[in-house]
Amino acid sequence: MNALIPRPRTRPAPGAVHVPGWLSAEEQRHLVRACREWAGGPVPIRHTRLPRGGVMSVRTVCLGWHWQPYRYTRTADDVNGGRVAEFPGWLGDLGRRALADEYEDPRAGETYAPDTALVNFYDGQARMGMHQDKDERTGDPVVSLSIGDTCVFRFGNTETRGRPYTDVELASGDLFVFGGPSRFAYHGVPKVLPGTGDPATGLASGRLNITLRVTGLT
Ligand SMILES: O=C(O)CCC(=O)C(=O)O
Ligand SMILES: [Fe+2]
Repeated sequence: MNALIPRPRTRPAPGAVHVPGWLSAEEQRHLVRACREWAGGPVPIRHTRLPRGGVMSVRTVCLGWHWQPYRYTRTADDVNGGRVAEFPGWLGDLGRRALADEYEDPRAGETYAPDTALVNFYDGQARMGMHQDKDERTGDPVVSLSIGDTCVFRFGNTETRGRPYTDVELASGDLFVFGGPSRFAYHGVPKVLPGTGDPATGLASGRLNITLRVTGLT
């Protein structure tokens, strides 16, 4: 249904681009299969615990580097002590292609070398508060891919959690990149819209989000 209504590419802030319908149906199915495998381990997907005792409503599994609030480590000391799965080469290729398409310049992504991915699963109730992605030591862009149920993605400014911000609907297959002056902008997911995803992706319900990042760590 929604596919009948073309959704144009938008730039909610300088350095931030939303490219609707970027992933093909086959790429979405492939990513769902891969996420299902990563969710099983070596470090199983889990609700991240926050330092002050809270628990995030999304479930997360990491590749390459393990993220826990508020640092990256090689082993998942807050889960099972295991080493996270390798960051696969094909996911880096996808990230480079995302930047090339985002900038509409085939060379733009050439030097982009993401070394970590956070895979987030949202059920109908899950959300994510406004935050900055700032535990990376580089200013390289974050590439975000969405599959499954549509969500409201709130993209703000670098100064405060509040306004000005723009609410963007991220649907299955959408690409969102934030870099440059928007790299450290606050963003969050106030709402997932249950029942909006297509089960043909392999995801019967809920939303997957995969963000690719460059940690700058060795
Ligand atoms: O789910 C999303 O679209 C955003 C996820 C996010 O901001 C994060 O993992 O840091
Ligand atoms: Fe984030």
